[in-house]
Amino acid sequence: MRSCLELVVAPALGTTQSCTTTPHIATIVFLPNTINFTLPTSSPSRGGRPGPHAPKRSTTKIDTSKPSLFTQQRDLTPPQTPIAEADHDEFFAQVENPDLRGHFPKQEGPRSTVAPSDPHSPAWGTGRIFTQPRSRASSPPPADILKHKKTVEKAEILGRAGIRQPLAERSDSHDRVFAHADWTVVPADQGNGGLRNAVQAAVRNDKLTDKIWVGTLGMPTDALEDTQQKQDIEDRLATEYDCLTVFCKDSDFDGHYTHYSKQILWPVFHYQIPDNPKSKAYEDHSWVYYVKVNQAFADKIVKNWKRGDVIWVHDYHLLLVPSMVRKKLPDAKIGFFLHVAFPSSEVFRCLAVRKELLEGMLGANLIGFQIHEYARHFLQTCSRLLCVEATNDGVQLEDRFVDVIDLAIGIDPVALDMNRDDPNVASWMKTMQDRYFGKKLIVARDKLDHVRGVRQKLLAYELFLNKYPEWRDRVVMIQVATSTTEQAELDATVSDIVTRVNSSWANLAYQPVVYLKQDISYPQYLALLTVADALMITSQREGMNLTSHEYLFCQDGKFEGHNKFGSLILSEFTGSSSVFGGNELCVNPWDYRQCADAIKQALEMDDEEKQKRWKALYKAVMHHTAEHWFTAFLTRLEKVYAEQHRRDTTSVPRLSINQLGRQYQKSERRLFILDYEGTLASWGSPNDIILTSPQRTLDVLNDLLLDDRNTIYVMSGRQPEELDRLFKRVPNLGLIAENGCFLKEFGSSKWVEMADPEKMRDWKESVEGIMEYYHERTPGSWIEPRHCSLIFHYKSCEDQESAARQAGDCASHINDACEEQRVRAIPVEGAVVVEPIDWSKGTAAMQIFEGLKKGLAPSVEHESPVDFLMVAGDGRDDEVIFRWANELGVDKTVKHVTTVSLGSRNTEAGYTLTQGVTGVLTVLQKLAMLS
Ligand SMILES: O=P(O)(O)OC[C@H]1O[C@H](O[C@H]2O[C@H](CO)[C@@H](O)[C@H](O)[C@H]2O)[C@H](O)[C@@H](O)[C@@H]1O
Repeated sequence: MRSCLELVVAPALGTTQSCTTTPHIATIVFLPNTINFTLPTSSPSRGGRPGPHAPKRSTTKIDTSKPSLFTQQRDLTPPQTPIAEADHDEFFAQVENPDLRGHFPKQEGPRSTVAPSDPHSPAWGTGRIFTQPRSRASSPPPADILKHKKTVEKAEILGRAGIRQPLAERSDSHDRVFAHADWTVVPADQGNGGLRNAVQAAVRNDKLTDKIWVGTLGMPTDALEDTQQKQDIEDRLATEYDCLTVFCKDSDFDGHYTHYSKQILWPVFHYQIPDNPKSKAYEDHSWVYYVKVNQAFADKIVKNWKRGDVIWVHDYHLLLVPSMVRKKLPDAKIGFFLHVAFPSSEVFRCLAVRKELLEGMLGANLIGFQIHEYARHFLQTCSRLLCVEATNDGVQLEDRFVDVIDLAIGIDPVALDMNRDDPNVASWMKTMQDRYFGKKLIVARDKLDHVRGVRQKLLAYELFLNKYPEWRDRVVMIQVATSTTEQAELDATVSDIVTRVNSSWANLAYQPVVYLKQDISYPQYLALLTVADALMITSQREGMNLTSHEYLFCQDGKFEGHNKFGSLILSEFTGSSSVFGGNELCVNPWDYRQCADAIKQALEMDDEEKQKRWKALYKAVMHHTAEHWFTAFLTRLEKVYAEQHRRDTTSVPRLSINQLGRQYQKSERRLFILDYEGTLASWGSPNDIILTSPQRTLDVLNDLLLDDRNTIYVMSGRQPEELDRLFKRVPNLGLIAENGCFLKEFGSSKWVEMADPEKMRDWKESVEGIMEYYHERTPGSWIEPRHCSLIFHYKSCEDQESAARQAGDCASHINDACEEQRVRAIPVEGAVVVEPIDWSKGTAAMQIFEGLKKGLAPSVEHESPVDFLMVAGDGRDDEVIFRWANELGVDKTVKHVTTVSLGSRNTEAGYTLTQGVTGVLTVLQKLAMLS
């Protein structure tokens, strides 16, 4: 496969330390490699055209310190943005190594990984580092329709109207130059560094031997269309770099990435909602490209997939890929990991295509999020917007279960440590130490967009200097801010604040803020993290923030005489903050006072406390490593895939009546636990107050009970009095009512209420209030109170769509508000059932089993109270009891265990019965005849 989004195929991981040979396909928007072209010094339109294998002529290597030769050819492309800009300090100029070795995407070498985990990609198509073709993309409407007039005007004044648009037409001569230029494969400057480091760590430790990436080249490729060049690049990447390239038209990719991903999804996933009414047109239009590019990825995967491959799709650019692949490959093993945050359902629901996005993700077998909060938001959003049942472990769809986990990514300490040995790191440390001698350093490297909170950080720093004058002249903030082309207004605001702070407090020998509006080299980055006294991250939202992990690692005191145990000031809205458990100085970036005080605390903290905090933080960093994340996700994927497959009804065998009969005859103490509606009797209308039980059911139960070796329980969601009425003609029958909240033991006439009635009253009061609110807004709905549950029915509403939406909101509202009261709202067909978490058919079954044990004579106390157990059911609420019974069979507590499902959904039951209620009654009848 070739790239437009990345996919990696790698060998499957076993649960042990060793790896297996199952190939893994990792799919991500940008491949870890891209192409750097070397252009001839003379224009081919004027001179001869070089063939791809022509002997090398006079060529010019790219020098990042000045516009490339190519960019000097004005008819081909406008000049690049100069590397050094107004506010930049020449001290940090990144030109010390013109062949790019000093820059982040360094060539792979013996030192393995060479990039920070959060690389901060430059805007797509800007070709900032490499010589690459220009894009002619212009299809999506300009992004400035998303912005307010004032913003656009300001951006225009600054010469950068909204999103970067192509500044000049790409010409045919432009295309020809690239089609014939020499090229090399280089490590890409775009993409997810954390993921790449994780893969490298797994490869290094023999946890991954057979992988392939699927992704794009991260550069416009229209210029290569129909050329041998394109084919050669594709072949080289596949054979030498484990990369399958997805090629898309430039306008498709621009629409997908620059527009839909970056302008719609990125802000919304980080709690920022584009609010201009015109955004709807923009969103609709760019969505088409999002779908198209996702489809191109899915097609690439499907075309290259082989049975046994593991497909792992990454991040918010590719949300639709899992379901697109699933459609073509129903049995594929698919994992999906979201690297960015997942917002609350209140924010996510603002997306016009919210259902499509969720359904896209749900094509996976396992969906991973960085932290518990994002996973919970996702589960709640599915339950609310798709009206499906979401448990703590995942989402129950009609025909499949999708597992959901939280698993924080981390850094690769081993590679990071090796990279610190680069002599450039020590040399930069020395330079900085001399330069800032006697000053405390607060450092940061962030992407300059609204999400990362650089503006808030500088305002807090300004407040700190105002509030604590004793620190003026003694502290310097070094802020590296990368990739600013899309953020003209923010860029201007931040520059204004920097100028204001510097003009207020600078003197001939002191500058309070060093603001670098450009990236720095990797050795400089490592040196910066090592010499710092504090790192300050004030993201308004962020999936993780691996810079803070790298900082903590660099503060280990490896370099004699340099800082160690530096403080970390970290926004509470980063995923990393949940991993660090409060040992950092946790701040709300909106609270400038708190941030200013945190700076003071960081600078004045005594050594003992600094060390104590750092130790705890370091421990977390070393536990949540990139490799741990990688292997844990894939191990889990293997496990849930096997489990889900077992539950798939098509692979669950049909019940064999002959085998069951043999086991029945051989046993002496038999326990039957049988679901009522849908198993022993057809489903009646849930609105029926008066229920009748078919005579055949009663006869079969009575026949079985003639054998006193048989104990029978019938379980139901119905209330105790209803069940009493239904089964009054079956003496001695045991009953489980309200899905496990009430139990009437076999042979007894008394009901036992499992839940505490007082607690019950409390939660019912809260839930009723919420349900009432939705009931008033949903004509035709009604609330059914049961002893231990409340049901919001909407099946008979005229406007089903709106009723389902209200029901989803109602379920999500209850789940949000009543989590602590140990109840949950479960959307089922046409209703939302709210019931206690602590009582289920499973807990009732355990109680029954314990009761039977107690009844054993002392001589056989050590034996199992039953040697034959049959459980039959048809619904989701029966799965828990299937699981319980199966475990008794596996650990041999019960000799013969038979679990039977009548449903067509996936199940944990050991057998299926497709003839419905009639089938069950026939089986039971035959057993009765064997007695
Ligand atoms: O800018 P994009 O091409 O759209 O990519 C988004 C960001 O992806 C990576 O960050 C995300 O993943 C990190 C590792 O899991 C996580 O720490 C971070 O919070 C996520 O946002 C990449 O590291 C960033 O540079 C990209 O901007």
